[in-house]
Amino acid sequence: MLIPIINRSTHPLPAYQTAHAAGMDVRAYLSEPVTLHPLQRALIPTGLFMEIPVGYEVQVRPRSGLAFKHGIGIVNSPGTIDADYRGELKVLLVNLSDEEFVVQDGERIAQLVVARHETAVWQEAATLSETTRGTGGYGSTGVN
Ligand SMILES: O=c1ccn([C@H]2C[C@H](O)[C@@H](COP(=O)(O)OP(=O)(O)OP(=O)(O)O)O2)c(=O)[nH]1
Repeated sequence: MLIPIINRSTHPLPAYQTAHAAGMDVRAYLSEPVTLHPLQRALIPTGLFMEIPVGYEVQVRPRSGLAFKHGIGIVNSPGTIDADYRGELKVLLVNLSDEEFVVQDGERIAQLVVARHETAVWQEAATLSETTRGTGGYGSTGVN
């Protein structure tokens, strides 16, 4: 599918790194590096503006390498980019490690997954159908 995008950064567009990857790596667009101290968060700009087709969303997900090596996550993971959003795509990084981490301009900070979604309408009801699970949850079937 084609998605119109404006790239105001100096970096390449988000890109799949392998033939069948689900996520496109997206890069930070920074005038200077951003230091994240332990448990600190920062909204990192990308310089990207997109026009997602109606019926689709873009999910902003963490990169496992950054998470594993440096404890870098995304606060609102997965971030949701709506089809009617015309602002800059930003990534809300958080440093979950006990060491500072410096985000560099051009660094691949997250991955974008384009996904279909339904637009649902609630149908108010007095009762719901019965199931084996019923109201059980939160480990009701055991945790092992
Ligand atoms: O990680 C994110 C999440 C959101 N957005 C942008 C695109 C999205 O369409 C818009 C609104 O996001 P969301 O609905 O998650 O924010 P909200 O807190 O509900 O704010 P709003 O009242 O603006 O909807 O912000 C980003 O750039 N990055």
